[in-house]
Amino acid sequence: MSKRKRNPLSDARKGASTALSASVTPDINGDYRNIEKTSHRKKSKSDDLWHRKSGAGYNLFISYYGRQPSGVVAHDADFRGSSDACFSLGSSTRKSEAPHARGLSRASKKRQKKRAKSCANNDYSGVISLGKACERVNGYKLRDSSELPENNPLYTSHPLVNAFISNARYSHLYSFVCTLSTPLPLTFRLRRNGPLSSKDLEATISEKYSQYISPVSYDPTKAIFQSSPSSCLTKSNLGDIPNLKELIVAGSQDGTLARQEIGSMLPILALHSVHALIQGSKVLDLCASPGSKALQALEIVAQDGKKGRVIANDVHSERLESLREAVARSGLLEDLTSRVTFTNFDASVFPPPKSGRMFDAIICDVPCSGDGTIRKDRHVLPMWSPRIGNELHGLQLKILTRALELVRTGGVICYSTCSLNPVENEAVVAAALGALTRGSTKFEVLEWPKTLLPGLVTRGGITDWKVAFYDSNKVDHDSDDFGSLTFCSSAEDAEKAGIKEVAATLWPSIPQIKQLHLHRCIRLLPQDNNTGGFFLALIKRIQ
Ligand SMILES: C[S@@+](CC[C@H](N)C(=O)[O-])C[C@H]1O[C@@H](n2cnc3c(N)ncnc32)[C@H](O)[C@@H]1O
Repeated sequence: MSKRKRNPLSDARKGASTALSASVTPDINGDYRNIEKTSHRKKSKSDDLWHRKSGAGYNLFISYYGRQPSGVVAHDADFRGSSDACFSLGSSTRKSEAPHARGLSRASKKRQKKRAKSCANNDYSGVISLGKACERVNGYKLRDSSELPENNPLYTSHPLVNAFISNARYSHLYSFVCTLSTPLPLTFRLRRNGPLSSKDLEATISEKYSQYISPVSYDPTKAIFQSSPSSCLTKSNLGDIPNLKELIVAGSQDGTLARQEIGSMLPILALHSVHALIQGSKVLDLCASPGSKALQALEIVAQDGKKGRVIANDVHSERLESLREAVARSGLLEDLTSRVTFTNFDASVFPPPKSGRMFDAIICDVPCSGDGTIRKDRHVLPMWSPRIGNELHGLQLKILTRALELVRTGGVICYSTCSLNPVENEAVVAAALGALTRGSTKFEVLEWPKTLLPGLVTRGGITDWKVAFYDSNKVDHDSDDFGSLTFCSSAEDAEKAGIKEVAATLWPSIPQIKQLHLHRCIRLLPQDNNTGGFFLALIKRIQ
């Protein structure tokens, strides 16, 4: 009997958060002991439930990212263009949320309905005009505007849109929110060097399905496919198009294609492009399950009978098992799959190779809050709180620090997350590199290889961000009051506000931050290329 399908990313977060609070000690086998955790369990479970049902996560997400400076999820032009958004949202700032808010508890929906009724005109025009603006922002085309609101995926009853409307002063988040409230398009990449030719598949897609899915314009190799915005084709409605699902499933089973998001493809494409991951390379994937990047790396390093190797590691033995299964199911030939070694270590203490030969390339795709995946995983946002990123920061830093120790001179690490939260991204890179600048080893953040995907809109990393805390104990669960975030400007400031055991590295405070070239990191914003959110940094060991 096949097991129930798992959601790898929510599992990742689960796995990681177990590994986090200050009292947790990871051992070499990845077991975590946390005595304090047990005593807190009961209380936090009911807290979590309230948090999820009340819609607190959506509101916290909006007010956290809304307070971040330009460069985090919105840009100067978004700040400047926000008056237009304010205008169209004006009539909705009275919390006249649409009635079918998905993802909220029955009680919350009832409260919303009541509020909407009490509004003089029961006016949803602001909501609808946001929908129309989404149409404009993302290039979506409605065949007939009477399709709004119920039958269109852009229907703005999305709880995130409601939270955005309630927090009208963050109107610069406009295009960010519009994109996040629509489902993630379907993407895959062809395996041109797979066991079978992909030519027949390419021909069938271009003859019969090109109105639904086609190669992205910024990939000169035409191997990356994405569904068109007008088709609204996603993983979940793929079966509605006759035979297309069968074609794609068959392609992933026989190794002709790999289902993977655009952001997730970038680390290996970039490592390859800077010549760190080539045929014959020895690659370590520190946090490998469910294995999309490990497989993508394998296709390159073991190509044409080359003796490259991928060491695929994951701390969770169960997830390591599903990684093994994914490799076996990939459709790749045994010549390739036999070049994978599976290991089960906590990445932050991964042992150096016995041979003494360090790694040519390291994939450091760490456990993260996953807030870049909210277009495909509806469980992320209802539970969102800055606590998740703040707590993961420590583990992420330990894992990146270990990667810096395991890469050979001249080798490259790709640090990545599917989150846009700076405390999980630039803060980790800055802290890891900042701690090393006085030692004998030298590292450099590399420029994004510009010729790789010309036309893909990427944003640079940042050196300025804000850090916030949220105390769910201070919230009145019976009212609509979600409580507010406490923004602190430093660890001392946080301590004064009563927040304990906070890492100073959460803040952009290291003196040499400007010399670290964090602007060379890559932020993939959902609204720029109709993708999920992603962050990556290529870090080369110079000596
Ligand atoms: C974001 S996922 C990795 C996704 C993967 N790279 C891919 O492309 O399919 C993070 C993974 O890290 C694993 N993980 C969490 N804590 C870890 C640790 N301390 N050491 C190693 N792996 C860890 C989780 O089990 C999860 O599989």
